[in-house]
Amino acid sequence: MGHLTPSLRLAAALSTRGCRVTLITPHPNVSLAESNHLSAFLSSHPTIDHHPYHLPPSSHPTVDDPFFEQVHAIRCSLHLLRSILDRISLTALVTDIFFADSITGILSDLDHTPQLRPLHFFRQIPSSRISSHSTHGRRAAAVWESRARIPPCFAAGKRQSTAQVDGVLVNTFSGFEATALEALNNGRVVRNLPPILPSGMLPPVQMDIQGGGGGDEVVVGWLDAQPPGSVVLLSFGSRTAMSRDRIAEIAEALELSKQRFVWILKGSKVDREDKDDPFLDRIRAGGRSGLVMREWVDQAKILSHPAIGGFVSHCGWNSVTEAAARGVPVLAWPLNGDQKVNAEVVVEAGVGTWDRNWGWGGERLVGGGEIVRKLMELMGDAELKRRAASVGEETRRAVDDGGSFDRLLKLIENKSNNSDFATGG
Ligand SMILES: O=c1ccn([C@@H]2O[C@H](COP(=O)(O)OP(=O)(O)O[C@H]3O[C@H](CO)[C@@H](O)[C@H](O)[C@H]3O)[C@@H](O)[C@H]2O)c(=O)[nH]1
Repeated sequence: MGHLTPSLRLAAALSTRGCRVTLITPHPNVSLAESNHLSAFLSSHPTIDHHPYHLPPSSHPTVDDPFFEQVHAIRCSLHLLRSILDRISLTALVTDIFFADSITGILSDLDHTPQLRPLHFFRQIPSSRISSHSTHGRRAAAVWESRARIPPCFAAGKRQSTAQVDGVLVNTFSGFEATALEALNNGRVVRNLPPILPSGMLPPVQMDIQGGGGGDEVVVGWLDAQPPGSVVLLSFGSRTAMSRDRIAEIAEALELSKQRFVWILKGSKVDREDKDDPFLDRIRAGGRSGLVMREWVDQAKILSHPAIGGFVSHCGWNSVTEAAARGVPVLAWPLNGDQKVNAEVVVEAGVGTWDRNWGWGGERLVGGGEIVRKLMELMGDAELKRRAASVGEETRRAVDDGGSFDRLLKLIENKSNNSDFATGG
């Protein structure tokens, strides 16, 4: 979902502005949440063509083995892309970052791809990440550009990707990552990078999800009864499984602090075990100051409720952009992958805090007492609230007409009018 969500947001934004969009995704039988989202999305965007590919039965992904899923997804979608290219004349191709090298390789093998030379790789991660791969364990430097290095898709030996890429599309906007974008585009990070193009933070797509189980209504109904800015939302992404120990410490903190909360709790391991968790039992019995949601609920919608005053987040990039767009202050608790860099962006952009002593990837069990202290800081910091609110306003302006997204469309349009670009098309 972390990658599907922004792809749907981008498809919707392009389609609304008059582009004809073809979407290639795994067949929506991959997971219930993905299936529900894709169905709802496609029925509310009938002009978008959808080409789903089936994963071989043996490769059906599991929460515990996402890498397996990735390899198969790349193979299947490349195969499909080849067949689609035989039938459709494309102006621009936007791919997920994981597909970048493979797709460029395939295109260079095909005769009829000159029209596709300018590729747009869609990155779900912040532009700051583009310069972050150099850190290699080095402590993060104060300035983004001093940590310069290229991401895998631009790495030595794979230069053909760079040569054929027309730009790197990033789900961000210049007001949020001004220093990183400026440094990347001025060649101070890596020379000869293709242009880094901010899309503006892509807004959520309104969808009527069938079979959602009514969780949204439960949460919104409960939030309606809470004072403005009084509730903290805790969510660690669409599939992050947490250890029982960590869940217990967070639960203790929520009980000790008496903080109002909504906790979106995902994960395969705990799902099977939480039946006898005393904290979750007490919450279910009612009378407590919060909700624990195990099912899929619309996080972006919850974040936009006026009762939400803070967000404890693993800092998946979608969560970061959703919080930023709604002006909700973030307590960053990165767990893996790009999330540490995202947490730094949160702090630098002034929309949140991050206690680096909390460690990384579960290396340290953070105690309930420490969590209480940070929760209180998050909910009580007036200056942080003010800064987050002002970033929220700026973020909303960036998707309005004349903002980053329109500048991006103009660029694509100019490219498609260019004769080199149109060759063979
Ligand atoms: O019950 C839920 C759970 C999640 N979400 C949404 O699901 C998305 C989750 O995306 P994200 O916050 O980015 O977290 P992950 O699912 O963990 O995303 C993966 O993909 C991201 C984009 O590449 C990376 O930044 C993360 O590190 C990686 O774990 C967001 O839009 C949430 O609003 C819901 O709406 N309801």
